[in-house]
Amino acid sequence: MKEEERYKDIRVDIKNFNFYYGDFQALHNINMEIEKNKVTALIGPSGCGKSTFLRSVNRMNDLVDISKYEGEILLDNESIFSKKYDIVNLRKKIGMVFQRPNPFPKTIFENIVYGPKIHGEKDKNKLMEIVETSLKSVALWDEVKDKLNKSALGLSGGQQQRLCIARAIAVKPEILLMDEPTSALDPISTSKIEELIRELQKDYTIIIVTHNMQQAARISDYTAFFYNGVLEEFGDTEKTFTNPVNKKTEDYITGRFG
Ligand SMILES: Nc1ncnc2c1ncn2[C@@H]1O[C@H](COP(=O)(O)OP(=O)(O)OP(=O)(O)O)[C@@H](O)[C@H]1O
Repeated sequence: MKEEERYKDIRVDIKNFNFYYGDFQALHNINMEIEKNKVTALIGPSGCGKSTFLRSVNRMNDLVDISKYEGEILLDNESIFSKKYDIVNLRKKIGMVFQRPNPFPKTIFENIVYGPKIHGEKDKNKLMEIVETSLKSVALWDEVKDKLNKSALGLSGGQQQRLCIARAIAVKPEILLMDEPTSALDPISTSKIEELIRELQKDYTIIIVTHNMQQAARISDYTAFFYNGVLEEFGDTEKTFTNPVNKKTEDYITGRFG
């Protein structure tokens, strides 16, 4: 592939990125390129910096006032820390789904239209269309179409998580960040979300933190192995799982630690 073509496929480019909580350095000189319409899995033992990395990409870490960073994260060749991306704008482009389903204590309908309304959508028909498309994208429409005005809290955990994914994609982001999105779910709901991730990758670029090695192997194209805040290995998932370059990666994926 020509250099120019290859360049076009990179949505997020992380360059020499360091991150600190006060004096503690949580990420050490991370360099990573996140490719468009691919699923990139972040793996590694507890406390190795996966969430810190994920939360850096949409500047969630700005909320921690002792935090500081060095280096660069580029979204479409523009720094996410630049004025072009104020936080509201950036989060519109980079949606996030959390470990525990966290729907708002509002109706299913209101959960989905919340973001679009913030971004100025007022037209009732348009909002209804967004609700239908978003819920269809997460295969939840048939299950909830007759109770859009019921509380989202009445849904099962798996349905709530699909609703949260629908809420995230309702504003048409480009990137979806997922922080262990299935860790609170039963196996059936988990496999539905995994299927969904594979579907969504046609339209979105996905970065997912997971503790589940089988899940990383099943759903991701690329895998990044973090250890003590260092990106020890990053590459093709199949290769990482069958023929890792780094001894620490091998020990981790074969369950020798973590
Ligand atoms: N708000 C914070 N203030 C200070 N230190 C923090 C904060 N958040 C995380 N850390 C520290 O940064 C390091 C990386 O944490 P992080 O949550 O990114 O790891 P992780 O790999 O996502 O862990 P887990 O798999 O357990 O969720 C840990 O040592 C953690 O204690």
